[in-house]
Amino acid sequence: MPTVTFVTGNPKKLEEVVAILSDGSPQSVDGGSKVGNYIIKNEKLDLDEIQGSIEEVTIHKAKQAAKLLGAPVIVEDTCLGFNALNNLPGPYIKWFHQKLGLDGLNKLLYGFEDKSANAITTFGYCEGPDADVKLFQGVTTGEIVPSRGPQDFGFDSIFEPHGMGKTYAELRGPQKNRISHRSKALAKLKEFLLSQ
Ligand SMILES: O=c1nc[nH]c2c1ncn2[C@H]1C[C@H](O)[C@@H](COP(=O)(O)OP(=O)(O)OP(=O)(O)O)O1
Ligand SMILES: [Mg+2]
Repeated sequence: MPTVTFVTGNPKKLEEVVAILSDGSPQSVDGGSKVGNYIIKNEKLDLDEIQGSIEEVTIHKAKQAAKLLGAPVIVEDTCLGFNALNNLPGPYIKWFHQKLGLDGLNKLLYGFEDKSANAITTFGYCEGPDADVKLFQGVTTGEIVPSRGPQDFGFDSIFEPHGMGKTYAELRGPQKNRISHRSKALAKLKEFLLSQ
């Protein structure tokens, strides 16, 4: 069975990826999870994240991961762009979150009526050290709101996807996974993997 390694230092991403790819009932095999014909494994490496567009960041992560492991890899980069700020913080959301906190992220938008934002995940698949990177992207639009729900996964508690009336943190689990940026991107990646 072909094996693909999802390289991420973030256990919450891994949890969602496994749940989504396996339609909610993950099957453990051989130190990984069975998805169709594939075994998805995990390596916790912190990859370099360059400055640039989310596509450039993801391509760089995927190439670095494929070089380090010498095997087929999946990586992803997630960004959160505020429309009032021309899509900043974008790929730098992790650092903005770390330095400003969830309240600080809200404060960035105090002067603007428009609180809308896009959550975007871009997966990169790279078959090996010399292969090109294929990208699969998913976007969910919503509003930035004061924190509601568990604060254990990034910006989940301040992002309210449009039409849901709840933050990602309040929707956590299958409800989030049905509509999330990550699941939309993963649907495309899954289709690609299953067509191989
Ligand atoms: O669904 C999500 N809901 C809320 N927050 C999220 C989500 N997905 C990523 N996040 C956070 C984690 C990190 O603060 C930033 C993305 O940065 P990003 O570099 O992609 O993630 P990371 O460094 O944690 O893991 P990785 O080792 O895969 O790069 O947004
Ligand atoms: Mg990262």
